[in-house]
This record gives sequence, C-alpha cells and structure tokens, in this order.
Amino acid sequence: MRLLHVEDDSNDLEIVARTLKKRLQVGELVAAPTLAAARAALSNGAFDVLLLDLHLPDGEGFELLEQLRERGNAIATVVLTGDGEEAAVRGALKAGADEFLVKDPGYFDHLPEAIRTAQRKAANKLVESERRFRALFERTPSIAVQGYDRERRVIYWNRASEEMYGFSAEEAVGRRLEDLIIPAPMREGVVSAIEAWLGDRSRPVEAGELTLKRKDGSPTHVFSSHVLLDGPGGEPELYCIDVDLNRQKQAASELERSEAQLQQLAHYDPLTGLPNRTLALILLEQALNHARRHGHGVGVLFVDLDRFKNINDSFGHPVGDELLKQIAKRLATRVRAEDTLARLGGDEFLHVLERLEDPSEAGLVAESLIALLDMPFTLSGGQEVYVGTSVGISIFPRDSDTPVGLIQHADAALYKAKEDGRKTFSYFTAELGVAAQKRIELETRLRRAVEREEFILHYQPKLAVDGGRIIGCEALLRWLSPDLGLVQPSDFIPVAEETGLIEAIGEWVLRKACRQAVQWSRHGLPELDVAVNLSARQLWQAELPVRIAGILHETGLDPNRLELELTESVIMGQETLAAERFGQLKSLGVKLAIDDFGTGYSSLAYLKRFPIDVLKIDRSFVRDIPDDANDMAIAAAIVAMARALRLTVVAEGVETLAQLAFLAEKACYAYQGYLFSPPVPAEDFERLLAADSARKP
Ligand SMILES: Nc1nc2c(ncn2[C@@H]2O[C@H](COP(=O)(O)O[C@H]3[C@@H](O)[C@H](n4cnc5c(=O)[nH]c(N)nc54)O[C@@H]3COP(=O)(O)O)[C@@H](O)[C@H]2O)c(=O)[nH]1
Repeated sequence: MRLLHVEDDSNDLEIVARTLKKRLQVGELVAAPTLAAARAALSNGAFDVLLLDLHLPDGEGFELLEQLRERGNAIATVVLTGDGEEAAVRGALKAGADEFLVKDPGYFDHLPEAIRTAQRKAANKLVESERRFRALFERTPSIAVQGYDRERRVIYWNRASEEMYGFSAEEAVGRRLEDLIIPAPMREGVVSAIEAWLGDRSRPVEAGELTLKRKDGSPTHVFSSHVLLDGPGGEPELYCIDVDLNRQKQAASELERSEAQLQQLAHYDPLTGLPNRTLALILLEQALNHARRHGHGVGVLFVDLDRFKNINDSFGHPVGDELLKQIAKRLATRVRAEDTLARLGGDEFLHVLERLEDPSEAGLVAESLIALLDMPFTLSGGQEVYVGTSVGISIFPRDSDTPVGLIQHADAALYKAKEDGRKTFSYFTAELGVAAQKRIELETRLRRAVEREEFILHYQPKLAVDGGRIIGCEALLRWLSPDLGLVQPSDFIPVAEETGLIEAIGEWVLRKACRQAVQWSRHGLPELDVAVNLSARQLWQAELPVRIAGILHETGLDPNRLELELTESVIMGQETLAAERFGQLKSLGVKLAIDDFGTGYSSLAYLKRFPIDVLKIDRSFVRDIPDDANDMAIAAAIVAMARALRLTVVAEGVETLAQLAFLAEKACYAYQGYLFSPPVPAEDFERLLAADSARKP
C-alpha cells in the first residue's frame, strides 16, 4: 500500500509513520508538509491512501480534494481535523473524503481502523460510480464514448460507438485509435496532439467537429470532446465523447422540410398548388406597395365558375377536384410573370394584374379568361364538361386601396356580372358597393328568417281552360319579415340561391305544400295536384331525390300529386346531367313541369330527351295577347308542340278574358293568372276550392 500523509506538524508525521508501520502493511509512506508538496507527490505516482490535514501552511486541504475529484482520482481519503470542526468535516466528505478522524490525544490508535474504513468506502464508491457511468455510457444513444490508454489502444467502446463507427466492442478493444476511425490524412496530427496532451495536461486536444471514418470507409461527421483521466495505478486514460452530427443534420433538415411543408400548407392551395387566400392577400399588398411607388394601377379580377356546384354534386367531388385542377392549369397559361393567380376557395379564383396602365386592360384580360374557360374540358373518365365563367373587376386606386377592399369590390362586381347573365364581366361601381352592402344585410336577415321560420306559402289556382274547374295549384313562397314586412320571392330567392340558404328554405316549402295538400283532402276537398318551384341549386343537390322521397313518405302525399316546376334555364348547358337527375326524380312517381317555357331553347328535340309531364307557357307570351301576333303565334306553337308530345300545357299570367278565349281556341289545357285569382293564403285557397267543388258540373 502507498500512503500519502499531508501534514505540516512534523511530530504528527513521525508518530503516524511509526503507528502505521507497526499496525498496517504500508509499502511506502510519503510525507508532504504542504499542499504543493502533496500535489508534486501525486503527480509523480499513484497512492492508495491519503491522510489529509485540512489546515496547511499554503492552503486548505479542500483544494486538494477538489483537484482529485476533477481528475477522477479515487484515493481512499481520511481527513484529519481538530475538535469542533463538524462543518469542515461535512464539507470534506462532500468534497470526496471517505472518512474523518478528530485529532484528539489518542487519535493515532484509531488511524488503522479509519484507513480500512476509508478504503472500503472508496472501493464501494468506485464500484458504484463505475457501474452507473458504464450503464450511462452504454445506454446513451447517439453519444459514442471510447476510452484509450496511453498508447491510444481502445480500452472502452460503448454501444453508440459500435453503431456510429461500425466496429463491435470486441473488434475495437486493443486496436489503436488511428487505425480504427481516423482517416489517413488526419492520423499524424491526431497522434501528435494526443502525445502533446499526455506530456502536458495544459494542452488538451480541442473539442470540435471532425469527419472521421466508419468501418466501411464511409465518412461520418461528429462533434468530438475529449477528457484525460487517471486510470487505475495512475495511468492516463483518454476518453473521447462523439456526438453524431449526421443525425442532427438529418433532424435539422427534417425540421426544415416540415417547416417548408407547413409554409406550403399555410400559403398554397393543396389541390391546385396555387397561392391560397392568405398568400393572395399578402401578394396583393405587395403589388399595391409596388404600384404606389411606381404610380401605376392594379387590377383585381374575381373569377367565379358558373354552375360548378352542379358538376360537383352530379359527378362527385373527385371529378370536381380534377376539373378545378384543369381549370387552374388553363388559367395559369394566361398569367404574366408579374401577375398573381390564386384560388380563394371553392370555385373562386383571383387574378391580380400588376402595372395596369388603364382599367380597360383588366376588361380585356377578363374577356380572354371567359373565352378560355368557355372551351370544353375532358375529364379522365372521358366526360366532356362545360363551365362558364363570370368575372368581377376592381381597380386600385380607383375603387379601394386595401387588398380586402379590392377583393370585396371585385366580388360585388362579380355578383353584377352573374346577374347580367353570366359568362360576362363587370367593373365595380359605387352603386354596386351600396347594393353589395344591402345584399349582405338581406343575407343576415334571411339566415335569421330560416332559423325562425318566417315564411308562409300562398297558393295560386290552376284551372282547366275547358270548363274552368280548379285542377291544381302552385305553391308560392312569401317571407313575412318582422323588419321588412311581406317580401316577394323575387326579392330574396336570388340571395337564398347565392348563399345556399335555398336548400333549407326549399325543403321547408316542399314539406309545407305536401302537408297542406293532404290536409285539404282530409277536409273532404277534391284531390288536387300541388306544384312547387325548384331552384337550380336545389335540383343539383345530390340528396334531393332522397329528401323528396322522405317528405312524401312523412306527409303521406301520393307522389303523383306533387309537381316539381323547373325553369328551362336550369337545364341549359347541363342536358346530360339534367336528364339523369330528371330520371331519378321521375322514378319517385312525381310529375315534372318546365316553367317559363319559350324563354330558352324551346326545342322539340330537347323536350323529347326529358321525362316531362307539363309545359308552362311563360307569361311574357300571354301578356300581349291578342295584340301581339308574334306572341300569339309562339303561344299557339307551344300548345301544338305540347299536345303533339302528349304533355299537359298550362298558360301562365292570364289576366283577361280575351287571353283565355285565345287559349281555348288553341285547345290549351289549363291556365293560371289574376283573371281567376292571384296567389292567396291557404285558408282563402281552401274557400275557393270549396266553392269550386260546390259548383254543378
Ligand atoms: N325556388 C323557388 N322559387 C319560388 C318559390 N316561390 C316562388 N318562387 C319564384 O319566385 C318567382 C316569383 O314568384 P311570385 O312573385 O310568387 O310570382 C308568381 C305569381 O304571383 C305570378 N303571377 C301569377 N299570375 C299572374 C298574372 O296573371 N300576372 C302577373 N303579372 N303575375 C302573375 O307569377 C309567378 C309564378 O310564376 P311561375 O313560378 O313561373 O309559375 C316565381 O317565378 C318563382 O320562380 C319557391 O318556393 N321556390
């Protein structure tokens, strides 16, 4: 056993030496009267036991304990203290001492026992800390720890090192560092840096990024840190701690990728790849700033597809998506490098024209976009579909100087373009702004009206031209608004259509009319047909047939007594889809009527394609009978055509006896109009019906 006794009292040194030689197997006992002497002794060789007086002429014993701890030196240490130095003892034990002995008069006698206890504790501590650190090093993933002896031979190689460098611990232990993982050009430098460190501990090998090599020769990027420790017997051991930068770089690039993905999702429409509304607003803001600096205009084109919803509802969303992609691609062919094309959502696109010299340029672009989308699209299923386009235009700085304002105004102009008959464009005007504001207010009120069911139905009788008996009625919607009073359908149905509220309202109308017809029958009145108007949006609702079937079932109305009125314009340009939808409705057993006939195609071939039961002559052809020969000819032709096709023909808007006489002469089957009665509330209609049924045949 080698023992170092650090003590400045020569008397004590002598007695301790004598005592220990007698009672312990001490091979060598080195006395150090100062801390400096102790440090020198420790650097010249390893000791098994340290006896340390805490108060020395050149400092406190704690300093030595700290130094030993830093170097990982595990000498069994007994501190020698004066009486009453409990705090110092606690500090020494904390700093790494294993045992203490108070220097009272007989303390020499207790020294051997204290040394043995310290040795036992130090050994246990070593075993325990070794176990902990081994487990830690072994289990830490992606931190490779390797230990090397003075000759740079591997003495320790943890699991992460196996993974990082490809050598198993078995393969690595005993081999030199430079032969394992150091690329040839670095070898000399690494060896000399380590040699220098071993020779002078104040010149450590710097930590840093290195490119080392794996077993298969491939490079690996690591951040390498190094420590020099005293091994058993005081031999230096070099430990390298390498962090895998490949993984970190991979993680960093994954993070970058996710961030880019997030950016993409936040700013681009995933379907078309075009900028979305958020990015469109940002780009428009930039365009406005640029325009302000250079004193030119910006055109904002709100592009909206006509009847896209029909395609979505009829062919399904995947087909709708495919079409939108094709539309986006086609639109993109007209976008100049400095301009922006964005998808705002649904079937709405935004085209921003920068460097606008004159507002008329925006109109020219709008015209070309409308023509571009007017050409058919061929879907992957082979279907050829047509979509019309309408465009609303606003101009910076004339109409607004904010992105939101410009988009809102372009939207208001779009509304006007749609009103003007679609496939057209319209510029924003101040009057449109007022109209748009009014529309928004109406929309808010209408939403409330749906929730509160502020609607009622009026019924207009349909009469046989021959004999004048009531053969049916048309249910016509009215809105009893608490703020606006009685609102006519022409004042709110377009907004209900635009906003989709018509779907809920239309369902209410159907249910109410069917229920009413059943109620009249229950009151003993004749069983009449009841006609209900269906809007375009309702017709293309995918679930419409199921809904109607449900209402018929729920109310108990014979399907044959329900007549669905559709205008010609709903069908125009959508003949294939319409034929399919009409077939579905017909299979429910209901009747189908074409309303406002004569205002659209009005062709025989077209009529033959659809399973129609009733033709209604638009009142514009009836109004000027008997003064307008042309209208009379048209009305007569429609009656003849309907009869040839065995369709029931009904003339609308009959106000005079002359009109009725004309219709009778042409053998028109039925009529409705103010001549007999305007649309009236259910109770009034019931009275009309009761009076009619009381009439003699
Ligand atoms: N989708 C739905 N649309 C509906 C519903 N209810 C009505 N409507 C649509 O509103 C349009 C206007 O309806 P309304 O103001 O009720 O006008 C009807 C009659 O009052 C009017 N009429 C009837 N006879 C005469 C007449 O002799 N002279 C004259 N000037 N007007 C008359 O015609 C309208 C009925 O027309 P039609 O529907 O074409 O048969 C209306 O056109 C509906 O489209 C609804 O529930 N859903």
